[in-house]
Amino acid sequence: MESVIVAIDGPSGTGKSSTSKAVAAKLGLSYLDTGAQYRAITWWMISNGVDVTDAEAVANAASKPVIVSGTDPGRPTITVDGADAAGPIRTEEVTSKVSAVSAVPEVRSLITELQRSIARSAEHGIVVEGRDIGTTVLPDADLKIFLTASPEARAARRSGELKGADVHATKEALIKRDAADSSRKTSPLAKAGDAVEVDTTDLTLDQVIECVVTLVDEKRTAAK
Ligand SMILES: Nc1ncnc2c1ncn2[C@@H]1O[C@H](COP(=O)(O)OP(=O)(O)OP(=O)(O)O)[C@@H](O)[C@H]1O
Ligand SMILES: Nc1ccn([C@H]2C[C@H](O)[C@@H](COP(=O)(O)O)O2)c(=O)n1
Repeated sequence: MESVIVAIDGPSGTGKSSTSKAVAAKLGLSYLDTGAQYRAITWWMISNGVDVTDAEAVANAASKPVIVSGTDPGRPTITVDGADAAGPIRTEEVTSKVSAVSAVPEVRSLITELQRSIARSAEHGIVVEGRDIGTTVLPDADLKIFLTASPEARAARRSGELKGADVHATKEALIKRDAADSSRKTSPLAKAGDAVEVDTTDLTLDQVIECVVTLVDEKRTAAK
């Protein structure tokens, strides 16, 4: 297998970004954070006064922002209309509104096409992480992984990142976002039938990375 496409999906805080970046770097692959793209379009909607609870308004504006993702796993970037969006897309306001924007079918169809074109142009292959990569964006991916972890473990990880954040409130926010992402009509958060599920609750990040690298190696060996 010359080039390899790896899809990594799962709920918030299961370790998708950390794992995907490290696996891509180790294997010389490109890396795409699709959550960052949904965050970027959400940031644009907020910045341009679009009411994110109005699905029709969001749909009408969806094609306006130009979102560009840099796919170097050592230095992933994201710009909106040429402006660096890496910081602004991580605010609490964007996090609380991204599920509403990403549920709008017109948004999903535009972003899905962008993701497929990035994956197609990755010369050596790519690790793409998100919620619907294995089910919808890249159903023919060579390897599909679905990461899980207990809500307690995920909240503890996130609170560690957001120094001083209340673990209980963080857990409730994670559960609420996962429920919204899993229950939307268009390509919800879901495990593909042929995905390998990895429960990361009691694994270190290094163990998860090693596990995914081994699964990629096995696929490559089997394809020879
Ligand atoms: N197996 C692990 N053990 C301990 N901490 C971990 C593990 N995996 C990831 N982390 C930490 O948990 C936090 C969340 O990880 P990460 O951002 O990779 O998750 P994610 O699934 O991409 O989340 P989101 O979907 O919300 O972007 C990070 O601080 C990361 O370092
Ligand atoms: N393939 C994807 C990726 C992300 N989303 C939505 C749902 C998430 O709550 C949000 C932010 O993702 P994160 O940065 O936390 O990974 O984006 C989606 O619908 N589909």
